[in-house]
Amino acid sequence: MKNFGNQVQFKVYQNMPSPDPNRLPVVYEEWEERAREVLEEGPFYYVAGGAGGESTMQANLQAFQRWKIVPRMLRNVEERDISIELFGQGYSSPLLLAPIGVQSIIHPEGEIAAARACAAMKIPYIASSASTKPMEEIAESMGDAPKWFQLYWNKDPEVTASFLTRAEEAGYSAIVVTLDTAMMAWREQDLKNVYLPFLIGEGVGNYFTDPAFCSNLEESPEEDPAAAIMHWTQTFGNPSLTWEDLAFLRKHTSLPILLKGILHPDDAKLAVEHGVDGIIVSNHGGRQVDGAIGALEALPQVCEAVEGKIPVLMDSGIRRGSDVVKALALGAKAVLVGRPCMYGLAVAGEEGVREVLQNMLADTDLTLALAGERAIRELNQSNLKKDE
Ligand SMILES: Cc1cc2nc3c(=O)[nH]c(=O)nc-3n(C[C@H](O)[C@H](O)[C@H](O)COP(=O)(O)O)c2cc1C
Ligand SMILES: O=C(O)C(=O)c1ccccc1
Repeated sequence: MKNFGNQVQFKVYQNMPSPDPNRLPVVYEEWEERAREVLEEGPFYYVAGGAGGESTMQANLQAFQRWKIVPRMLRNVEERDISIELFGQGYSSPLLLAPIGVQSIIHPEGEIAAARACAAMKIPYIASSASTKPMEEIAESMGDAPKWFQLYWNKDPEVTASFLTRAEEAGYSAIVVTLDTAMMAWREQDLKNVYLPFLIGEGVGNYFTDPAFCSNLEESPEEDPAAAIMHWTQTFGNPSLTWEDLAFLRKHTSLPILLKGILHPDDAKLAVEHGVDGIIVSNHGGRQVDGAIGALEALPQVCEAVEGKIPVLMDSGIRRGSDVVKALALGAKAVLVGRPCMYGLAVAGEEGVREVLQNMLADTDLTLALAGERAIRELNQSNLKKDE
């Protein structure tokens, strides 16, 4: 994708002086506003909201404001390279779609629309354990485009093992283990709206099709959905896990394992010691610990602790190309995009997600070039300055 940004700009301005009146938004805030218009209050705030008073959600954005890019000049940036390599595999850009469950509450096609958009953009789609559609159906809709699977570590080890096996068989090429959501946080908006999608049967597609999960039910989920949902809520997360338990996952998959939700440098060290293959610095988009450190704030120390032994990725607060450039300059190998894509999905389904990703990539490419770098792997802290 050489000089991707220029190509996207060119396409937009080609329509001068009569732009399409139905064109999609460009501005992040406008995508969010349009999503608010098309969604009911419950689903909209489920996506847009965070834990508690949303101070961590704000901290995620503020952390990006505190770092400034210091552009370099006269460095021949005519040809750029925004590709990366992870676990021996090349990817055409440093973006991935963050794992997001219950996409059926955002758009009727849910995960399939988002997955197809990613496939078209060659951006890895990370399928959530809490998807409404089963992982096999998502994988099938993507052909051989890159796809990872996100694991919610079930209380029932048989279900966890089954998910790992299914993911590998369905063609997913890495496992993202989310550690920060052993239980759902105190989310004020959802409590106010009395809205939790899985209690109305959204986001359980992987579970209701799973033989291990279903073997614990007296009747099938079709016959008694209420009992199946109850069983889901009782087994969804496992707060008793410790670092020693990671060996269980290793035993059940040969795929690279990444831990998502790491913020403390000591945990990053433990991750390396326990032989995982990658880390995702994340506070779950501010949806779990209100008052937690902004994800970007945590990134430099985590990278330092890891000493380059395994790749560090990050998410939580990526909104624009400059955010991508800052995260990469602070040591992330790639970034995951969450809510922006979900607003794209709400507003325009597959096309909306594609548009959001395409614009973010274009912005990333142009920001990289104008910062004076030809390749994202060359970005480092010397491209940035932190506010005093
Ligand atoms: C509606 C919604 C559902 C989510 N579901 C999951 C999930 O199933 N698994 C997971 O690991 N993270 C989940 N996340 C967290 C995202 O993967 C990601 O960490 C977060 O959205 C990044 O922050 P951002 O939205 O500010 O970009 C969810 C986030 C949202 C907004
Ligand atoms: O809402 C979330 O952040 C999330 O991770 C989740 C967990 C379970 C089901 C659906 C989404």
